[in-house]
Formats: sequence, C-alpha cells, structure tokens
Amino acid sequence: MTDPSAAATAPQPEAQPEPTIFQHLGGAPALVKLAEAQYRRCLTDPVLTQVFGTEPRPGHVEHLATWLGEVFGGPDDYTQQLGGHGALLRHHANLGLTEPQRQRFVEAFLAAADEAGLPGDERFRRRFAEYLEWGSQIAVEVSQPGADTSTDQPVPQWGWS
Ligand code: HEM
Repeated sequence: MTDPSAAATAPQPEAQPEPTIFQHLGGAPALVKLAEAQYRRCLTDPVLTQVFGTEPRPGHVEHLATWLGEVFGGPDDYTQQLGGHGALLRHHANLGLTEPQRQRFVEAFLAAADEAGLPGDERFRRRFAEYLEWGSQIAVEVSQPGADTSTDQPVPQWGWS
C-alpha cells in the first residue's frame, strides 16, 4: 500500500525562475532586429520623418536595443555605458513631440515586432504594447520645450505584471 504522506515528503524538482521578458523575446539579437526594423520605419514614415529626418544616426539602433534590453530584465548596459535614465530623457528634450507622432511611433514599433519575428503570445504582446504606451507618453512629456528631463530614478524595469 502506498504511504499517503509520501507525495508530500518526496523531493520536488527545483522551481525554475520565470524567464524575464528579455529572455522570452530572444535576448539581445532579437532586440537588435527589432530596433533595426523600428528605426527603418522612423526614417521612412511620413509622420515620423518629421522628427527623425531621413538620415540614420550612428548608434541609434544599438542604443535603442540596449535600452530595451535593460528595461525588459537584461543586462544593465544602458546604465553602465550610455548614461542611464537621465540620458534617455535628454535624448528627447525639446523635440516637441505630438500625439499623432507618438501614436505612429507605437504603431511602427508593433509592426516592427512582427517583422523581427518576436514571440506572438498574448501575454508578451500585451506587456510589450503597454510598455510602448507608457514609455512613449513620457517621451512626449519630456520633449515639450522647457520640460524637466532630470531624474534620479534608475532605468525602469518592465516585468510580466
Ligand atoms: C518607449 C518609448 C521610447 C523609447 C524606448 C525611445 C528610445 C530612444 C533612444 C534609446 C534614443 C537615443 C538614441 C541614440 O542614442 O542615438 C532615442 C532618441 C530619439 N527618439 Fe526616442 N524613444 C521613445 C519614444 C519616442 C517617440 C514617441 C518619439 C517620436 C515620435 C521618439 C523620437 C526620438 C528622436 C527624434 C530621437 C533623437 C534622434 C536620434 O537619436 O536619431 N522617441 N529614443
């Protein structure tokens, strides 16, 4: 006869930590593909070229991918090498971004995620879209002339909840 208490005392497999969003979406190579696909749209879309122009800026793709990596739980390279949260805010200073530009930016990012082959699961896509909404609204706020771009906050961390 089996001992009914055995199940409770049997060794359980170690619970694996849940992968971060960074790991789930494919890590740094996937983010570089995403940033490339997004930036190409910024340099060709008629609404986005109003702010991005049509000439690529060296480093933009790598810096965008590095930022996203840190936000989604990857290495803290934006903080260590690229100036952290304050630097990101200052990149948007005085751009005077508008709501139509913000919306187009988000749409372009979502299309870029498809092009880059990011995972299609609902939970990931929802969290990704929520981050873009949140982050792009901050970009618009800090881009207004005279807005305060200083911060003592670390790079935000965007998890599953
Ligand atoms: C989640 C929201 C956003 C993120 C994560 C983000 C990220 C970045 C990063 C990392 C840079 C610096 C690139 C570099 O170092 O060269 C940057 C610059 C810039 N961003 Fe954003 N951004 C966001 C929202 C927006 C929005 C909504 C717009 C306009 C519609 C915008 C327009 C620009 C422009 C014009 C620059 C400077 C030009 C350039 O570097 O090529 N950004 N952004």
